[in-house]
Amino acid sequence: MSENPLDRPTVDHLDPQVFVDYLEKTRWFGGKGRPFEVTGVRRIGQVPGCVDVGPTVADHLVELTYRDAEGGRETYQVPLVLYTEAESRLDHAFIGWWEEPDLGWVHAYDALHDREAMACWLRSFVAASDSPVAGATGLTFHRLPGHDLDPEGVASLFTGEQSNSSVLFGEDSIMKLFRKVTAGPNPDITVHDALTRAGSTDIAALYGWMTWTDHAGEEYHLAMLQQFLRTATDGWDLALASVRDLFAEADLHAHEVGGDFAGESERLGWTLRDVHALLREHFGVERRGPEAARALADGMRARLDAALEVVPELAPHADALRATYDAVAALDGVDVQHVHGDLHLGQTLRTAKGWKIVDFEGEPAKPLAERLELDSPWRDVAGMLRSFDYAPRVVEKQSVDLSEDDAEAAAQLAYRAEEWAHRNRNHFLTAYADGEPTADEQVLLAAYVADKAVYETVYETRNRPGWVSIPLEAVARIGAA
Ligand SMILES: Nc1ncnc2c1ncn2[C@@H]1O[C@H](COP(=O)(O)OP(=O)(O)O)[C@@H](O)[C@H]1O
Ligand SMILES: O=P(O)(O)O[C@H]1O[C@H](CO)[C@@H](O[C@H]2O[C@H](CO)[C@@H](O)[C@H](O)[C@H]2O)[C@H](O)[C@H]1O
Repeated sequence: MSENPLDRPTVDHLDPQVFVDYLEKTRWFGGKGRPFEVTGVRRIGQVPGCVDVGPTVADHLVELTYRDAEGGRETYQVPLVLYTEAESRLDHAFIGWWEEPDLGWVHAYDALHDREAMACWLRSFVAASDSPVAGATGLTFHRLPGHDLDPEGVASLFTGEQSNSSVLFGEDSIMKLFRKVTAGPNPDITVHDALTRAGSTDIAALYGWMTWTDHAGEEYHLAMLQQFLRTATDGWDLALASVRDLFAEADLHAHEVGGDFAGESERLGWTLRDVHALLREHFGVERRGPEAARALADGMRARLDAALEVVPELAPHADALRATYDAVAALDGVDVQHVHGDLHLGQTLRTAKGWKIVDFEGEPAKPLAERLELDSPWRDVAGMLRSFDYAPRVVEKQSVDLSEDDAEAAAQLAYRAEEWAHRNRNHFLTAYADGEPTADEQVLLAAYVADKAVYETVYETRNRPGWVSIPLEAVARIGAA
């Protein structure tokens, strides 16, 4: 790995502190609530599709150093659009104003919020159709053959909850700009590249990507352009709607309700099975021996120890969780391959042509090296099983808030939530495994489910404390089993 390219601020006329307030405001900044300083800002290039025809759009990497006990540094990508006059339509994305050597005083905004700036990105991808197009200072746009982009697609920023930022171009394509970045391949791009070239219909096809290379020759993958799935509905929203249907029908069981989700869960199982098979075909699969099984269990134990520091309520269940991991340590080996790494219902989209799986970046909080490691496909299955558990519990929570004093009604809702979860977990798992998982697979699956629930207790404590009871109750159920 090269020396960090952002060790010193490199944009002398720009006060690095202008980024601090803005970062705190955004959904995608992962360091919220932690003390940090901006210790480097590098202007990495201008978007070529803008030069001479649009506003100045300059991309920046902003390095943060955390000033808490955990410490560490992270790099975020913040493209700026620079206007010589204030643009009130972009007030919400204002970053600061300063004097630029060539432009004079400028008002700087997060470029993702500006239609004009994003049109330059699209033009850069369109121009890259035959061979990669590089901007003067090193942003390079790449394309995959097979799709003619619509050059007229009007840009609009996707408003969903995200770790990155996505922009739609008309109804044709969607660009995801990665916010937290590291040198090296981004699995979201490399996996989409492999699956698109293999002709997979279980994902949104890759159309292109953008890179930057630092002075030491290290390549950064900074953005990805994909097929826009026009008819898509989020799997998580569909699952919630199905649970609400069940809760609205007091006298019916899950399989009798119009909004029953079991058929969708089954199809999702088949889709994941196909994706894993293609990933094996393309990137291979390795059988690793008993030491790999022990290392896997050690990793789970270490994550539990770290989680106990953040969520002390896990303590009464720690021994039961460790017993689940001990069973993994006793296995004589484990098959590993490329996997999704952070799969849940929010990473699935139901389109008119079936389910699609998105976002192959892995868990955003993990370092790249860890996200690139091969893993067991049962990690992804476990992620989905946890999601089938979450959906009814979220609706249950909302419903119980409405009828706080009615203990009987609350117990009834809890019963029905479990009924929904059980039915959909089973349909998904049976479809994925094409029957029953083997005994060893069940050991792995149980441990990954426990590991994910532990991770979720930390995630919820930090992000949605009101929801932490959902994974905590799951952990308690594991302990009681
Ligand atoms: N190709 C696509 N077409 C339509 N919508 C998409 C597409 N890819 C992602 N989305 C939507 O954007 C949301 C965020 O995408 P995702 O890849 O999960 O971003 P992030 O990495 O920021 O979490 C998804 O939940 C989905 O609703
Ligand atoms: O989508 P991300 O990669 O940002 O994943 C993180 O956030 C998810 C929530 O948005 C979180 O998922 C957890 O909550 C979901 C419901 O909102 C639920 O379906 C998942 O099963 C549960 O894990 C995910 O863990 C986190 O990494």
